[in-house]
Amino acid sequence: MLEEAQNNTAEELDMLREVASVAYAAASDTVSPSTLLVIKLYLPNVPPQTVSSLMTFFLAMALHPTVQHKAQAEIDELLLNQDTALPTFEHKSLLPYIDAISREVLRWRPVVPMGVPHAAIVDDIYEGYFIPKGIPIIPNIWAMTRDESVFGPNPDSFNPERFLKDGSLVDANHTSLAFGFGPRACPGRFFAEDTMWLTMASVLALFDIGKPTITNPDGVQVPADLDPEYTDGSLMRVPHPLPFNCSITPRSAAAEELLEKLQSQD
Ligand code: HEM
Repeated sequence: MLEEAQNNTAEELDMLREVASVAYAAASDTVSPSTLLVIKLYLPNVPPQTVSSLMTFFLAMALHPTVQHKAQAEIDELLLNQDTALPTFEHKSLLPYIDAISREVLRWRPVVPMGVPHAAIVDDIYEGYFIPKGIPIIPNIWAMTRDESVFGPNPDSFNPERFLKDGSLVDANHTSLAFGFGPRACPGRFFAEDTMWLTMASVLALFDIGKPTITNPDGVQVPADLDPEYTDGSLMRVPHPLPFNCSITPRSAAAEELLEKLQSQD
């Protein structure tokens, strides 16, 4: 890319710099420190650039062990007859439940809940409302992701099954509302979705994620409550869950061995 850039004019280079800085800002605002730590330590093959959605993923897994175990069972069954220890993109179509989790993470806690304002380019009438040319339009992505006629009942609960029918994804070409709309929809969505998928599949193959434990008055270790608040997600803001504790432990001796091997390659 650098070699190609050397052939560009100064004007083109300025434009490339602007594109790179906008993409960096759009992507880095969503980086989650805890996820980065796990990725840096254990998953050197995943790009160290990921999204705040991955923090929500860790939270959802800690809160929903049944979902987590179902995803791990799908991965284990697949890897049983493969000569690779971790899922790869080649396995994507064979692991629909991971896709369903990724879709549900983006729906349950959309990263930009009030989207990015657009403007009407012509006068329009929508459901009896006159929308004058040039008026700002704010897409309420939060409300859209709570539409029971589209996503089924209990939209506030985390349930990847809403994207599945008989074990298969209901819509193979699904595009999450979380990425916005029209010609200015997020250009990083394919990168973000792939990063999320690979990170989720790798993390679930290697780790158990759970609630933190506390010692109760009888001296017994019990799971603590886990209900972190999110930061402000009003207009154009990217909400994150506030820092929360969860346990992230290797799933088996084999997983631990693989992690050590991966770390020594770093
Ligand atoms: C889960 C991850 C992400 C989500 C949910 C997300 C969501 C969004 C949304 C809602 C918009 C506004 C779209 C609209 O105007 O309707 C947007 C714009 C944008 N995103 Fe993302 N994004 C994510 C990750 C990324 C990544 C990883 C990159 C770059 C590598 C990126 C680059 C951009 C850029 C450059 C824009 C501005 C596009 C334009 O105005 O033409 N995004 N994103």
